[in-house]
Amino acid sequence: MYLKELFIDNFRNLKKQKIEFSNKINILYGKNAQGKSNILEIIRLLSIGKSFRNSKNNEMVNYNSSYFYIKGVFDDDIDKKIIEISYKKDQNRVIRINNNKIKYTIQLVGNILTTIFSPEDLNIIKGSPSIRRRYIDTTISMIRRNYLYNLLQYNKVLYNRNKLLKELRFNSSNKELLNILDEQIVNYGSKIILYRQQYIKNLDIVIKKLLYDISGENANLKYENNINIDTENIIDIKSKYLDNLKNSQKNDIKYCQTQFGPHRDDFKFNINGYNSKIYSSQGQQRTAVLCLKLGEQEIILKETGSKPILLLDDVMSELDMDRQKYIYNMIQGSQVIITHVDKKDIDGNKYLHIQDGFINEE
Ligand SMILES: Nc1ncnc2c1ncn2[C@@H]1O[C@H](COP(=O)(O)OP(=O)(O)OP(=O)(O)O)[C@@H](O)[C@H]1O
Repeated sequence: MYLKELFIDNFRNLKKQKIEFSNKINILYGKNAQGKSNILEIIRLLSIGKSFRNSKNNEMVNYNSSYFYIKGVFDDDIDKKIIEISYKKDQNRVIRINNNKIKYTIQLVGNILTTIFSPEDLNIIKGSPSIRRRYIDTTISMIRRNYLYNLLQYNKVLYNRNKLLKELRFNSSNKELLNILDEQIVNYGSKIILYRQQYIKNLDIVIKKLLYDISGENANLKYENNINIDTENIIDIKSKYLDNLKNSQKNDIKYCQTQFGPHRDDFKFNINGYNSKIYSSQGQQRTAVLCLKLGEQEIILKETGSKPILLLDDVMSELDMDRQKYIYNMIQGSQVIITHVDKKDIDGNKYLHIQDGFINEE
């Protein structure tokens, strides 16, 4: 599905307007602070219901207003989807798909597939494990419908388990409840581990080729679960996971924290055998993120049969000419929206100039 039209009202600095896009390469250009990234933020919001800057709804409402409304019309040869999000300050956000109000954001995820690549994504390599977990969780949620549900349930049970651990520290009478929660947490958590392992394994295959083509280096991606399981057999995962939880109950109560489970997992991106987070240069780390994003595109296409819309937020200027050319070759055939300060040096099918929150087509 590609984005055909966008309607915007009171979203950040953007003026009320309708924007039409090409189903190929769109160059959205303009000086700093004109609203380029805000447009990509809207598209990602319509895709996964969350801001890629982690902003709250209140923060995305125009300073002088009390609401925002955004609508995307998406199309392909067979189908058409209209996604609308309206938000009034201090009220619940309303999401509609083809005019039908949905109850939970989880129902939105997977309808419109997008991949976003922005300068902050360097933190996927450089940052903490929680950033890497969030990154893979978002992508897997788009391609596996029940994944997000499992994740939300897991977090709920984890919260309840940690709360109970605190109580048990002073009163050990409720040990039975801990055993019940352990069974529940293993049920949800095992699926998360399995899906993440499978995703990283598939991504590893794709990324090996990408990195070798770009820089002649060897990539290796490895999912690291703190239960130390290296199997895709869900029964084995569950049994080892449960053993770990049971064995650590005493310690967990002492520290009032659940020590084992996917909320503590991570993945490593190794280049030529060395952890990129620690040993790579800034340029190598940028290339690593580029591989993650292009690899993500390939996996989404393989798993769903559709190419995601690619949102490139001001990343071209940070890459050398060879890497820029490589991206151009890879993105042909996808719908791409590239933000850039200047129009020069970028070949596109449609140019959109933005100034003070308003777009002029050329
Ligand atoms: N809630 C809001 N209401 C009004 N304006 C806002 C709001 N939130 C952010 N802005 C403003 O929107 C403007 C455009 O931001 P945006 O990040 O889209 O810029 P940009 O064109 O991508 O710039 P750059 O090239 O510097 O990254 C900024 O000046 C910012 O202060």
